Amino acid sequence: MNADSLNGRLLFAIPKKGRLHEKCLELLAGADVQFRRDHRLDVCLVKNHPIALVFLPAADIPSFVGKGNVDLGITGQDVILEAQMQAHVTEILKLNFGKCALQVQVPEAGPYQTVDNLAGKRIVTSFEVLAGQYFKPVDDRLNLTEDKRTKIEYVGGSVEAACALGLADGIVDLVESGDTMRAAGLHAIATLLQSEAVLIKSSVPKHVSLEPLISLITSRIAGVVAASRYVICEYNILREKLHDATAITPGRRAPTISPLEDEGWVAVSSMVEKNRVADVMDALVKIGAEDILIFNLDNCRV
Ligand SMILES: Nc1ncnc2c1ncn2[C@@H]1O[C@H](COP(=O)(O)OP(=O)(O)OP(=O)(O)O)[C@@H](O)[C@H]1O
Ligand SMILES: O=P(O)(O)OC[C@H]1O[C@H](OP(=O)(O)OP(=O)(O)O)[C@H](O)[C@@H]1O
Ligand SMILES: [Mg+2]
Repeated sequence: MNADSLNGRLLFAIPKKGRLHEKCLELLAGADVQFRRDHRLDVCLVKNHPIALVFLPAADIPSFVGKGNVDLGITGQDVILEAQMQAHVTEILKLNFGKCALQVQVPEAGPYQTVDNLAGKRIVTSFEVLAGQYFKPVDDRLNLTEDKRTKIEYVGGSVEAACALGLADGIVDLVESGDTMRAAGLHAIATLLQSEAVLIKSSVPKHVSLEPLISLITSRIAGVVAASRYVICEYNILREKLHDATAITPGRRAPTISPLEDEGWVAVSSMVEKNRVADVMDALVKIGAEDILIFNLDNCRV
């Protein structure tokens, strides 16, 4: 491949490793974006669209997209803010994975258990911009003089080890399950932000001609994301209970109602958010629904 072979192609940045990588490959497969990545090459051509995928560290993607070096990208909202690229990139779609919180953490039995106590001490983080923005107003409010202000030091990974190693009094790091934090003997005392993976494009696109392709890819990815968020719930219910039933499963627009041979009954089919499915089934059982079936969706357009 040479630079010419990228001419006219939409450049689409994908995290090359880490927590978002596998999920992105699943999204691309679901959107039928076909490619073969030879020898872990960081740029590869898509076979069935004029697109080239560029595999980059998640933290570098906001700047590449924001500066227009690539047209489209997937990364975390946290690293967009850390790179201070929020004005330069447009969030097109939330992707419903890579969900985590950026939190201030301290040793469980340590001497500093509030943000005010921690201010002026040593913080280690991979998010030095966001940590700096968070502690500046605290330092200001506490009137800490220049030499007494919070010291923020950058490390690229394994942030949770910093307190045990004596490098820090607290850290600012991402938390999902909390396993890493607990295993390191830490707990959270404040939350800076919540984050999830997003599809982004340049706020000032270089090639207007790429917009239709961006829309097509967005719509395909949105379909895959919606399919992972919803299930189909089907059940039979007495016609006279239909009003109660549609209140429980209103669907996205409206549920599909089909007559049954037994005229007193109808079949209902409706999209339900996956994380509500157990509650919905309980409520349906309560009003006398029968034969309740739940189906996963492979793909959809909504
Ligand atoms: N534990 C997690 N759960 C969910 N999302 C996460 C988690 N850790 C990180 N993320 C998200 O993934 C993005 C990339 O972080 P990640 O640590 O996976 O990448 P990396 O540092 O490039 O890779 P690695 O840590 O494997 O070297 C983060 O900016 C955040 O949005
Ligand atoms: O709350 P949890 O589910 O435990 O997830 C949080 C951990 O995930 C990320 O680390 P990662 O695995 O990317 O390792 P790293 O520290 O080397 O970046 C993050 O930096 C936390 O350490
Ligand atoms: Mg990491």
